[in-house]
Amino acid sequence: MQLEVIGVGGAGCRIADSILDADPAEHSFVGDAFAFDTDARSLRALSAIPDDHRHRYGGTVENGLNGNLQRGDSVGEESVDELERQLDRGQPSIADAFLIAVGLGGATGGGTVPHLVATLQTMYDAPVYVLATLPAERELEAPESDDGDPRAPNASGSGEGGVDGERVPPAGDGRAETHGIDDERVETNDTGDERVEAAGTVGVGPGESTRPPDDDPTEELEPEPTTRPLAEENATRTLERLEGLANAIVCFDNERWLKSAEGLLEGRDRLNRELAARVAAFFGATADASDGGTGPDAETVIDANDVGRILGDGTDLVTLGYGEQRVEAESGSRFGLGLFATEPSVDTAAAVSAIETTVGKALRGKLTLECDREHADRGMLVVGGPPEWLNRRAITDGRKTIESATGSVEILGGDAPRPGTDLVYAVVVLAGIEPVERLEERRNEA
Ligand SMILES: Nc1nc2c(ncn2[C@@H]2O[C@H](COP(=O)(O)OP(=O)(O)OP(=O)(O)O)[C@@H](O)[C@H]2O)c(=O)[nH]1
Repeated sequence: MQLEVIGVGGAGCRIADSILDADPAEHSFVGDAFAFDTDARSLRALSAIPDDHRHRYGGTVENGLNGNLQRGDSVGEESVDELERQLDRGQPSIADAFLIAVGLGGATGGGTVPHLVATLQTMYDAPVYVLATLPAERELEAPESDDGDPRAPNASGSGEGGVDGERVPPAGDGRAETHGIDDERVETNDTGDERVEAAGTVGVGPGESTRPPDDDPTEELEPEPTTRPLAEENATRTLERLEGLANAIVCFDNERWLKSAEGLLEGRDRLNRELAARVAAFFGATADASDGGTGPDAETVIDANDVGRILGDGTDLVTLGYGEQRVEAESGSRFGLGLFATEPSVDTAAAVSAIETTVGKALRGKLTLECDREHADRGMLVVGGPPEWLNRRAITDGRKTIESATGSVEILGGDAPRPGTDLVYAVVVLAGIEPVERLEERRNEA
């Protein structure tokens, strides 16, 4: 299965970037990855998405829309055709599905994504899934700093005054620190202020630039806001607008994944890696040998139809669980069937136990969005790892465990043999999980 991954807005672009980074070379599931944002600095800070797949839009908007969803909606509506045309730089017509990443609390992503989803649904047959982060409570209001100023740069607890969320170590020794992105230099002086120097055009095609036309490279850059008072309200409204448009919405709850004293700016790279690892474990299992991947075929292959069946097309909410366990890989499997290959000889009890443990972690551990397991209408279990550890009976039992935890009979199971690795992992996908307490509270308040 091949996905067109599209990030919109700051969070969406960073998450799309992390997904491309996590895309396994031998079982690649990302057809193309794109980043669309009104904020040129955010786009320049990405690392994996190629320059010509990054696109700044929104005319004269600089540094994002700062949570103004109404404005985001207008900009999104005006720009959606321009964004859709950008996709022609890739191969959207052969994609099995679209995955659009967005931070629901923002205005750029929240305003644009409903328009983009609606457009893709009319232009392509493939399902359009949204991967959405829910805002953290700590974003809504900054705790007062020592001097009583709630707007102090460290109010998010990040300990960093980085511009645009880029982490910039304080340069206390008087030397300017630089961290470059392509032809851009970001300099940090003693006080931690940043300037972008001589940034060139990030390659978005002739005559186009991720830099706003009137952007003065010597101008002081405003720090990214550490609070977003409208984030929850925006999230509720954007979820409502996606209803009936997106085939399904895979959710990630920032509040639950940040550590207790951690600010979003500080923790978001880690969160993005965690989310990307789960997405890659799930969709990577669909990129089997027959799909261009390499290595042994899965015994039970998961394909785009299975994913479509489980995620559905009724804008159901979806959550992902993940568990892993390190095991001793066979030298034969690590190096393929070479001169020194040996017959796999994994103890059955050890293999069964590894699968039971990882399935238990994936089902009972921290989900991307916490929910009552019994509420799930449908689900999927993928168990991956070194082929000799993938005990068929244990995988079937794992699927039955999920059936009894959810009460659903629509649980699919699949395996993903990964020679050369020493991790047995399980991904549990639960779909149709509403009512979700976290969202019901906000809806009632709204
Ligand atoms: N997991 C995760 N969440 C993020 C990240 N950045 C921002 N968020 C969340 O996403 C929400 C929206 O932030 P952005 O994506 O930066 O906003 P935007 O869509 O660019 O919109 P504007 O900044 O208002 O123009 C925030 O309220 C956070 O909850 C990130 O890198 N990872």
